[in-house]
Amino acid sequence: ADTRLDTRTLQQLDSAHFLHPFTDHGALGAKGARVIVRGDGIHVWDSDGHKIIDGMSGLWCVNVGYGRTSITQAVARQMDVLPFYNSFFNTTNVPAVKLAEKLAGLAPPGFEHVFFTSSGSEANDTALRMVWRYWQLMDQPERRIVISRRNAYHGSTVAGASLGGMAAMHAQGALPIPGIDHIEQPNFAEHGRGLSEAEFGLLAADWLERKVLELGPDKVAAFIGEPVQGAGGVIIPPQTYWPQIQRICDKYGILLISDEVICGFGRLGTWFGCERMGMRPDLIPFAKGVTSGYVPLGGVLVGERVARALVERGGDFNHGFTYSGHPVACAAALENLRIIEDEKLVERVARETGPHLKAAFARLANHPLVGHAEAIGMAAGLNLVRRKGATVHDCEPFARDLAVGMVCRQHMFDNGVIMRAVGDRMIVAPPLVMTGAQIDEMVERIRLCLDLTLVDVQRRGWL
Ligand SMILES: Cc1ncc(COP(=O)(O)O)c(CNc2cccc(C(=O)O)c2)c1O
Repeated sequence: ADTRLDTRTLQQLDSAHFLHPFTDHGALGAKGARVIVRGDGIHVWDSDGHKIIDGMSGLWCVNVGYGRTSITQAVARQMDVLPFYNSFFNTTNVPAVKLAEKLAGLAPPGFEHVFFTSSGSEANDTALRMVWRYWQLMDQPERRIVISRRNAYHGSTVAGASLGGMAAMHAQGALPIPGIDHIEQPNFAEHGRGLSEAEFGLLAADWLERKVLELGPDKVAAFIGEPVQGAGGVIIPPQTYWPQIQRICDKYGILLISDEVICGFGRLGTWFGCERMGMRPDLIPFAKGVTSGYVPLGGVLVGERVARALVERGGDFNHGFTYSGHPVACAAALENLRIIEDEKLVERVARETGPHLKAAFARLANHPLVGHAEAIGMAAGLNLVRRKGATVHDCEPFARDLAVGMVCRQHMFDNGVIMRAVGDRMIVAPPLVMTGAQIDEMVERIRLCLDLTLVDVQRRGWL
């Protein structure tokens, strides 16, 4: 008998049993979840047969696209031989060793060690534990505070949510935990009025020095940031920002954590985003693109400053997870990284498809609803505005409660393209394998949906 469940049945069972992340479960139950059943290349299909351009690479992660059977085979082979073993008690496994070596080779100079986790949140929790341990080993245990940015996203564990700067997450519980502090985000459109981008980048970075002096330099352990903020809305800082942050970290001896869960593995046209943005981090949390999401895997690349302390004087580092160095996840990562290397996807994003996306998004900026549009590598964002202005600072936004972004997102889904709405900021982070022609097709669908959204807001009298 055909065990395939029809969409309605799936939605009813989903609503009865499956609590989704970041979701109003009751509201979803009323309308039913969209059931995604298949992926191939840059497309996914839903249970009603609609073919959809996955402009978000799943969730910023399916860098090599769907349908890579060589990853399936690598995973199946490993499962048949050793589906699991742990890396506690002085044991290891072959895929974990090979992947650790591979990552050390791909990482920026000075990164020879990897700590494995199963997610980006666990990677950031691990980075925090390492930072605290490092300062203990350096006989400065009072250095405990980690500074981050408002509207940053660093995960959803207690530490990840605290390191993040999402107020809506902090509001649901006693977050952030003590010892985590935040400065404003380097969002030129939001805070740069009257300044050049370069001037604003320096100003935004100096917010860190002001915070350090406020807290006391001998209390500050680390600064954490995404080279480019992803879930915050593809917030690309001015080029002057990160070099100035680096100078401030160097000046006060503060460890720098570059959260590359999104920006790693080619997203910005470099293996790691820090290489493009002018950062020299001490720790690099990663996840997502390391396996293209095929199997959960995360970790932290540990730079020599921290590794030396942990390895030479640390004794037992009392931290880790059952699945740290999971053989099947590591096998998936090894094949995924081989694909990225063999198909030269990082170089392609840098030289060809990244510039193509940037030019295509620049053309979208002439749409009446688009206030400004930015792109870097294979990530891009545009702001839906009520009135366009001469500069990004002169645009008039829609009232937030109109949720125009969600109206637009619905048109996207109904017209076969997935775009993420962060408020009224619409973003894409497509698979790195997307070709120029496919980018053009995606952008044309986006333009159609912008037209449909314009009709909607006109009809509702919101303009
Ligand atoms: C920069 C960064 N750091 C850490 C995490 C946490 O990773 P895990 O989810 O694997 O624990 C992320 C994850 N990024 C993420 C996760 C969920 C939703 C969205 C969104 O854009 O709506 C983005 C991320 O983007």
